[in-house]
Amino acid sequence: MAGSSAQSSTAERIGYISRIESFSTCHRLHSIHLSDEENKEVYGKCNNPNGHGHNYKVEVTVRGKIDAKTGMVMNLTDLKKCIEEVIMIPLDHKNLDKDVPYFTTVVSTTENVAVYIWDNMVKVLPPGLLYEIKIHETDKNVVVYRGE
Ligand SMILES: Nc1nc2c(c(=O)[nH]1)N=C([C@H](O)[C@H](O)COP(=O)(O)OP(=O)(O)OP(=O)(O)O)CN2
Ligand SMILES: [Zn+2]
Repeated sequence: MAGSSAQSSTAERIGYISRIESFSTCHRLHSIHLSDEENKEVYGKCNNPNGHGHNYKVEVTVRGKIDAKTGMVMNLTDLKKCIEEVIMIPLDHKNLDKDVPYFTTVVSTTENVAVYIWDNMVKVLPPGLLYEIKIHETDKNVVVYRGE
């Protein structure tokens, strides 16, 4: 029958919604757990003492019930505010290693940038909603972190 489905219209449905933002930073890949020689060996050109820059694209995805009354998993306007607070204000146009205390001891790989964003995003989002942080470091390098 036209319009019928396995789930009735009153059943709970789960949606995934994402917001994408871009931010620019500079950094240097250099681990305090490695010697200078090992850092050069592991990170190569990315260990350049004066750093290098990226225009990152980050996708923040939340997963949850599509509210029957509002039709939303969460209001994207609220997600935008969270991204501003957690990503744009602390990271955009910053030197990751020098301006963000977290990266004083943690090497600023994109994996660790994703963990940093996850750990701070869960603090401002409703419990259990954050699903994924995806960062495009370059057009070719993409990192996904799901809090595992
Ligand atoms: N596992 C990781 N590996 C690397 C990271 C990282 O964050 N995690 N980061 C870097 C460098 O910081 C840098 O991003 C690499 O840049 P680059 O090699 O220039 O990027 P592309 O591969 O996209 O550039 P092409 O030279 O055009 O291929 C290195 N590794
Ligand atoms: Zn880099």
